[in-house]
Amino acid sequence: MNQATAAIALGSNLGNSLETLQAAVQQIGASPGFRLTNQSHWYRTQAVGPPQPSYINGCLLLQTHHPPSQILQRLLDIELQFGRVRQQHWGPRTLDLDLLLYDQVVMETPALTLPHPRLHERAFVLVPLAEILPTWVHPILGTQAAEEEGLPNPGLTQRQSWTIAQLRQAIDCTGVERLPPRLEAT
Ligand SMILES: Nc1ncnc2c1ncn2[C@@H]1O[C@H](COP(=O)(O)OP(=O)(O)OP(=O)(O)O)[C@@H](O)[C@H]1O
Ligand SMILES: Nc1nc2c(c(=O)[nH]1)N=C(CO)CN2
Repeated sequence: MNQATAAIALGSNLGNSLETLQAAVQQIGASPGFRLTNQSHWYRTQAVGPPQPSYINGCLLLQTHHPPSQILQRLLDIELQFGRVRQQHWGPRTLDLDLLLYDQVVMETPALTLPHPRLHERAFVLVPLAEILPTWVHPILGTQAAEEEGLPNPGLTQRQSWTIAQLRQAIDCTGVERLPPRLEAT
C-alpha cells in the first residue's frame, strides 16, 4: 500500500517537558499504522505568545497509510492522555502536537488545515523540521494561489517555491537553542 509522509511538531512547557515529549514520541511510534522514520533533536525555545516559560520543541516524521483526519485524531487523543487542557490561547501546555504537513496535501476544514497555517513563520517549528525534511517544498507559498489569497511571501524576493530549509533561512531563529544530547537520555 502507498504510504504518505507526515510531519508532526511536538511542544511542551509545563511539568517535566522532556519526559512528556519522549513518552509522546513512543506513543506515536507505537500507534498502529504509524511508522516513525526520523526525529529531530530537542530545542529549548523562547515562548511565542503571552508571557510563559520557555518550551521544548521538536519534530518527527512518519510513514503512514492513515488519512490526515485520523492522524490528527490520534494526536489529540495522545495530548489528552498527557493531561492537556485547553485554557489560554497560545498559553502554557503539557503537550502540544500539531500535524504540520502530509505529503503535498492542501486542505482546510474546521478541524484541520494543511499544511499547518503557521508553519512558515515559526522558528520553533522550522529549525527542528529543517533538520529532518530540508527539501520538502511548501505546496502553497510562492505560488499564484498564495498571492491571490494574500498569503505573505516570507522573503524579500519573489520565489516560485519555498523549501523548509529556505523558509528557515528567511526568518529570525534567535531564541531557539539545541539541547545537548546528554539531556535527551534523561
Ligand atoms: N494542522 C493542524 N494540526 C493540529 N491541529 C490543527 C491543525 N489544523 C487545525 N487544527 C485544529 O486546531 C485545534 C486547536 O489546536 P491547538 O489548541 O493545539 O492550537 P494552538 O496550539 O493553541 O495554536 P496553533 O494552532 O497556533 O499551534 C485542534 O483541535 C485542531 O482541530
Ligand atoms: N516557543 C514556543 N512558543 C509557543 C509554542 C511552542 O510550541 N513553542 N506553542 C504555542 C501554541 O501552539 C504558543 N507558543
